[in-house]
Amino acid sequence: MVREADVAVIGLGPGGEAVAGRLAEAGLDVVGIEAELVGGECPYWACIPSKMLIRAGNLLAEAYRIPGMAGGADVMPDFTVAAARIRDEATDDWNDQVAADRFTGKGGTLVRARGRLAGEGLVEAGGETFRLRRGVVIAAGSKPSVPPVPGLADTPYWTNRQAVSAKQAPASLIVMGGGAVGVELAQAFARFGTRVTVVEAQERLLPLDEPEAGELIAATLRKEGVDVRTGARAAAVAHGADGFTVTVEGDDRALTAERLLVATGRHNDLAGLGLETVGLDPKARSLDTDGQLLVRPGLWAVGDVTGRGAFTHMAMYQADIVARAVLGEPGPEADYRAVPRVTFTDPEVGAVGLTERAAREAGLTVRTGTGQVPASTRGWIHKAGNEGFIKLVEDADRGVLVGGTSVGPMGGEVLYGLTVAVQAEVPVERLRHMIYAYPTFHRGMLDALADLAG
Ligand SMILES: Cc1cc2nc3c(=O)[nH]c(=O)nc-3n(C[C@H](O)[C@H](O)[C@H](O)COP(=O)(O)OP(=O)(O)OC[C@H]3O[C@@H](n4cnc5c(N)ncnc54)[C@H](O)[C@@H]3O)c2cc1C
Ligand SMILES: NC(=O)c1ccc[n+]([C@@H]2O[C@H](COP(=O)([O-])OP(=O)(O)OC[C@H]3O[C@@H](n4cnc5c(N)ncnc54)[C@H](O)[C@@H]3O)[C@@H](O)[C@H]2O)c1
Repeated sequence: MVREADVAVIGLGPGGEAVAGRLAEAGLDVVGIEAELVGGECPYWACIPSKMLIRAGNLLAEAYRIPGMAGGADVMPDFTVAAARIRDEATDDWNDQVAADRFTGKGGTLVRARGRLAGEGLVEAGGETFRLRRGVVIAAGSKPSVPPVPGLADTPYWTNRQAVSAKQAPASLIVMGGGAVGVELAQAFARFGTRVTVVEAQERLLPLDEPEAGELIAATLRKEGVDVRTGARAAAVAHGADGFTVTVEGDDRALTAERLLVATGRHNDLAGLGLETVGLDPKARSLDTDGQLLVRPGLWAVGDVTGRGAFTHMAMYQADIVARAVLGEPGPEADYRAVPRVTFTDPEVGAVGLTERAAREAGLTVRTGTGQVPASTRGWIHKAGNEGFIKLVEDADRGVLVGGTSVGPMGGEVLYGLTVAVQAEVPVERLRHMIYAYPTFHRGMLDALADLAG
């Protein structure tokens, strides 16, 4: 039996759920296919629970900043309270009924199964075959990459999933990987009293960001008692009754901890999606898409599978474009010049567009300017926890910003102005002659603009 529908969406994470819901609301016959939980990684194991842990850790950190500024505070960290909030408020104990009802309430058909392409305009899922009149959207997301470190595969290591569903904070934790997942969770656990060691293979934490950002986050983590090892590639892992032992290349001293979190990146798992049935390579790293997110006629992709930045906001941005494309509505094509990203450490690391290094490698005539948060009025008032900076990257030939980084207590919010400037190519001369409210963190822009130099 072949069932007809307008559109099938494979994977209902933030990207797939947004496309499927919007098309169903528009009156199309939409089949949403989800193998795990409707909503995907972000609400159950990634963005939302991790940010709940971070919010809890930040509250503790703020309480410790009270002495010398507002009196005193007795702080009694209790990880179980934050864990209960994740279970009860964020994930409904990892139950997606509300999200499933939201989709079916819009008229969509939910198939709880693994879906795969089965030829031109055909999808198989749950023992059924669907023939799609308008097309198929692949929104299958990504999975943690586990490096081939000897001994690791056979151990009960954590990925982000076990970390955010832990009921208790471990006494000690080794975090392998100092990217966004690693530094966010390292700081959150450390603030609940876990003895944390971060092992990062590159010379700096957050190696994709400006070096100043990685250096500042390393210094901050160290101040909070985290053992940060950079230039330290994990070489071997063992697990026994006493927990984990990790050795890093070029260092004989073994690191030990109760738990090991593997945070060494994510990859798309395209094998199993039946891509070969429509002439595509199932071994590809990501799905190549055009400005309308079209992979080939009648096949769209959104989210992590497109390899354009593994962020929920990217998945949702792309979902909007695909929905418009399927519905034949006009609108702009995908534009990735000003992709914002925020790592929610304290201080937050916000970044948009090109780093200084990427701009130089692109052959641009680069000028950079930096303003330090503690030297700004708001930073000085803020005092404890005021570390940060705003760094601008200008294409000096065109007189516009092509990138910016904003690190600070509200670095992710300050980033908004930088994102608008990069996206809209606001001339630097105009940015210099605007009014910035006093005394805000974003007023630090004036210091960074004054510092712009070749
Ligand atoms: C710890 C952590 C914290 C993060 N924090 C942030 C953050 O603060 N901000 C941010 O923007 N991003 C964050 N991210 C990234 C964000 O979670 C992802 O970019 C986002 O979830 C991607 O959405 P997606 O729709 O592409 O895929 P996913 O959320 O991965 O969803 C894909 C869905 O497809 C399903 N699926 C896969 N294959 C099939 C199949 N064959 N058939 C049926 N179903 C299938 C999966 O079960 C899954 O539910 C974080 C990631 C991690 C790991
Ligand atoms: N706030 C956010 O928006 C947010 C938060 C978390 C994750 N994410 C998304 O999830 C994706 C995955 O995050 P991630 O932190 O896992 O990946 P990542 O690629 O950002 O960082 C992984 C780090 O692990 C290091 N590494 C790799 N192998 C290693 C080894 N053997 N030993 C030591 N270090 C090793 C790498 O050098 C790298 O710095 C990110 O790309 C990001 O887009 C976003």
